Formats: sequence, C-alpha cells, structure tokens
Amino acid sequence: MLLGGNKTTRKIDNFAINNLKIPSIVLMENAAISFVKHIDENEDNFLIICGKGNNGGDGYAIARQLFSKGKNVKIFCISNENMSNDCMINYEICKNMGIEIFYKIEELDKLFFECNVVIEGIFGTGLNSEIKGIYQEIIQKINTASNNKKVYSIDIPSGINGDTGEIMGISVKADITISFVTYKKGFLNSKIKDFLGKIIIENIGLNETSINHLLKEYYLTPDMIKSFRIKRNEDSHKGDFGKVLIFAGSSGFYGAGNIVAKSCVRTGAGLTTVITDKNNFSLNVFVPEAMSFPINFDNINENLEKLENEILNSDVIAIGPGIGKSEQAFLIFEKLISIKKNNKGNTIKLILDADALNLLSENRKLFEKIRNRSILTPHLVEFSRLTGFSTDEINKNRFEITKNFAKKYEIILLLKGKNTIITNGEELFANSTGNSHMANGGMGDCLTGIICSLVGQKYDLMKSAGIGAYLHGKIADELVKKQYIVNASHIIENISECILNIFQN
Ligand SMILES: NC(=O)C1=CN([C@@H]2O[C@H](COP(=O)(O)OP(=O)(O)OC[C@H]3O[C@@H](n4cnc5c(N)ncnc54)[C@H](OP(=O)(O)O)[C@@H]3O)[C@@H](O)[C@H]2O)[C@@H](O)CC1
Ligand SMILES: [K+]
Repeated sequence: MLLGGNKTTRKIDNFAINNLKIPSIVLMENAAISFVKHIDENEDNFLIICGKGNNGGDGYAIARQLFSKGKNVKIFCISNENMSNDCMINYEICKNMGIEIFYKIEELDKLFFECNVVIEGIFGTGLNSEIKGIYQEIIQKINTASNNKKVYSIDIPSGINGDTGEIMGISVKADITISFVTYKKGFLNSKIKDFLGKIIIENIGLNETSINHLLKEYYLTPDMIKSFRIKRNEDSHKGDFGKVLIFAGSSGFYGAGNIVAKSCVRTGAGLTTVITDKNNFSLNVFVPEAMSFPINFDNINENLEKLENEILNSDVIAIGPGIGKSEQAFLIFEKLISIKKNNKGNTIKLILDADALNLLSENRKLFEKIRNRSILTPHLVEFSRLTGFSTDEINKNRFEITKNFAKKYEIILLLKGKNTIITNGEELFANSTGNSHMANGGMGDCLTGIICSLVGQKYDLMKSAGIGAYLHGKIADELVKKQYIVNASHIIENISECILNIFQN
C-alpha cells in the first residue's frame, strides 16, 4: 500500500489531472463513492460538516450520494466564502438538490442531537496551521457529540497533520477514518492512535501501477509480502536455500547465538553454521540442525585462517547479537567483513545487528567494507550512536534521517520500533505489524535470524528485511490474541506456520 503525506497527495492529484487527464471533480466523485461504500446501510440520519477546501468538497459530494440513496442528510457549512472550485460545485449541487444546509454555530447542538452519524470534512491534507476560533469550537462540539454518535472522518481526522501526525491545536476523534489513495505517514504516529479509529484506505479510481512511479514509500500489507514470495522449485536442494554463517553469542550470552540460529533454521535456510566459543555446547542441544564453528577465544589468531574458508563458503553472514565489544569480537567481526565475494564469485551479504553496530559506530572506516551488501538493524539508541542524532531528533524525522543514512553508506537500514522503517535511501517500507507485548530480550536476535535466513534463500536485501519485520510482528500479533507476553521462543515456534499463512492465503 502506498504511504504518503500532504505533499504526495498534491503530487498524485496533479498527475491524475494533468497527465492522466482525469478531471479533479471526477476524482472527488470517486472519493465520495468509495467513502459511502463503508457506511452502514442501516444508518439513516447523517450530519455532514464541511470546510471550504476539497476535504469539504468531498463532504458535499458524500452528502449528495447519501441523499440520493434516500437517506436523511443535513449539512453544516462552516464557510461558503473562498471555497475551492470543486467544493463550490458540490455545494451548489447540494443546494439545488434541496439538501438542508445550516450555517449558524448556534444550530449545531440541535443538529448533533438529531443525527446518528457525523461525517466531517473540515480539513484533510490542506491543513496548514494551528486550529483556532470557530474551527476549534466546532471540533470540540464534534468530540463531545462523539460519545453517542458514530464519527467518520474524511481522509484525515481534522486537526491531524497528515505528514507528522502532530495535533494542530485540536483534532476530531474519529471512530472511522476513510483515507484516500495513500496510508498517511501521520497515521504512524503512535500518540494519535485514539484519534484515528479504524483506518480504511480507499481508491479514487487510480490504479496503483499508474501512480507508483511518483512515490516509493509503502506501508507493508499482507498482499505486498505475498507478492515478494519466491516459489521453491520441486527439485531444489539445501544448497539452493543459502549457506548462512552466524557470529552471535559469547560467554554469558550464548542464548543470543542460539536464538539467531534457531530463527534462521526455522525460517528455512539451507545450512546454518554458528561461530561460537569452543566451550559452548548449548547450541547442539538448542538447535541440532545448526553446525558450529568453534573458536578459541584465548587465542583468536589460530582461528582466523580456518575462518577464512568458512567465509568463502557462505552466502550470507549475520553478525552481532551477544558478541560483546571485546578485542577478540572485534577481530572476528573485522575478518568476517573483509571478504566480499565467496567461492562461487557471489557477493557475501551481511546482516549487522547489536554489538556489530556498536563496533561499527566506533570504527567508522569499516563502513567502506560493508557497502552495497548489508542490512543494518539498529534500534533507536544504536541508530543514534551510528548517526550522532539524538533519539528525539530521529523520532521527529525518522523518514528523512533513515533515508539519508542508507543512501550515504549504501546499505539497507532497518530501524526497529513501532512501525519499523526499512529503507535503501530511495525506497521505504513502514511495517504494519508488531506490538508492545513482544518488547523483551531476544526479540532482535530472532529478527536477525529470520532476515539472514531469507537473504540466504535469495530474497533481495530490501525484501528480506521487509518480509522479516512483517513476519516477526505478525506472529506476535496473532499470539497476543491468546497470551499476554510474547518471547522470542514463541516467535520461533510459529515462524513456519505464519510464512505458510502469508504466502498461501
Ligand atoms: N488525490 C487525492 O487524494 C484527492 C484528495 N481529495 C481531498 O482533498 C483534500 C485536500 O484538499 P485541499 O488541498 O483543498 O485542502 P483541505 O484539507 O480541504 O484544507 C484546505 C482549506 O482549509 C483551510 N485551512 C487550512 N488550515 C487551516 C486552519 N488551521 N484554520 C483555518 N483554515 C485552514 C485552507 O484555507 P487557506 O489557508 O487556504 O486560506 C483551505 O480553505 C484531501 O484531504 C481529500 O479529502 C479528493 O477530493 C480527491 C482527490
Ligand atoms: K477531515
């Protein structure tokens, strides 16, 4: 699903009008028809509150549509001065059709009392400053009435900034928001969840393929994930699904390595090998399918040569969870990223997480070795270390900072958090799955294991990160329907079933 904001709405509008030659009034009509589809047939009494821009124009067009279905419709017109052209056209039609239109704020309370459903088209993507005066008063009244009326917002609850989700002074609290063409970036702001209600994204007669060159940002949906699927050949063998090398875990943190390995195995990698302390015997017990490459941490140099063969034999290497920041960990990390091509002549892909990111932050010249072949999966604090931006600055400007970083270092960045962001600097995915019940130790390790497994199975880096993040969150979303806390082990046991559901449904 396309992800957009205020500017992109104007861009799409302009393209549809100027290039596709769809008159703007047709787009508005399509928006109104799509909107009305979601209104309960049994509802009868509607109050439609309209501003003077195209959001209000949508409101008048929706009023006409409902009126023509025989519904009882009243309109509250906030202002009929300086209306946009299409708003004016629909306002005039409503007047000509004899729909009752009210103008005085003193009449509003009675209008609320008489209706069952409020539809508001005060501001959409054109909101450009703090809301004050009469607009503020009307929104307050809508929110008071919303206690016992169903409130629908057209495109965006009036008062929410479509780009940032910021509340511009005050906002309508919608029960249902029906938005057009794009999932608005502002909806990703977790602080406004209660204002959005149920979100539905509707078409206005534009096929996604005719406009998707205009924007390269997406909100991940099940259909998108399904479209990424690479079918398995009947005659394939384990070599076709990737040789994955994992450097994760160290004394005290063996669990991290075990979780990465088990997630990787369960996601379907062909062969999984874990570089681990020679004294760690837990791997074989926890993940019998994985192989180990034992390291003598007391004498690292004796291992590095043998390790070279292992690297040359790999398709993808995941590095970081639980490795610590010791001198030995650094030497192994440096070795693992020092070879770019494997024995088959293919580029060895890298997934860098946790301590690998911290080591990278402290040794920035190593960025040169990871270009064009890596996924970095920081959480907010790790990303702050990598970029030098404060966590607040990143939160306020996630899209721009992540894209710039990915572009600068030519890597895929996956910034974990609510609506995990994945970007290569051009294209961007915002994840739609996941919840707070999965916020506990080992989750990130599990995600690393899933992603390196997908890369091994020849999914490109963006798609591996996208599928991985979606799958990881989706499993947790399903599990919280029947349990309160979701741990990495729960995710691991459900990976395979969830992949099946996503790819086959
Ligand atoms: N491609 C699509 O997706 C399609 C989108 N469509 C629809 O168009 C909507 C966007 O329409 P839009 O651009 O006319 O802006 P809109 O939100 O109506 O607001 C502008 C009005 O508000 C005013 N105003 C702003 N801030 C204010 C404030 N703080 N306090 C007071 N006034 C304020 C501003 O006044 P001005 O500042 O210009 O004086 C102007 O009058 C979009 O959300 C969707 O519903 C569909 O029709 C079909 C195609
Ligand atoms: K609105």
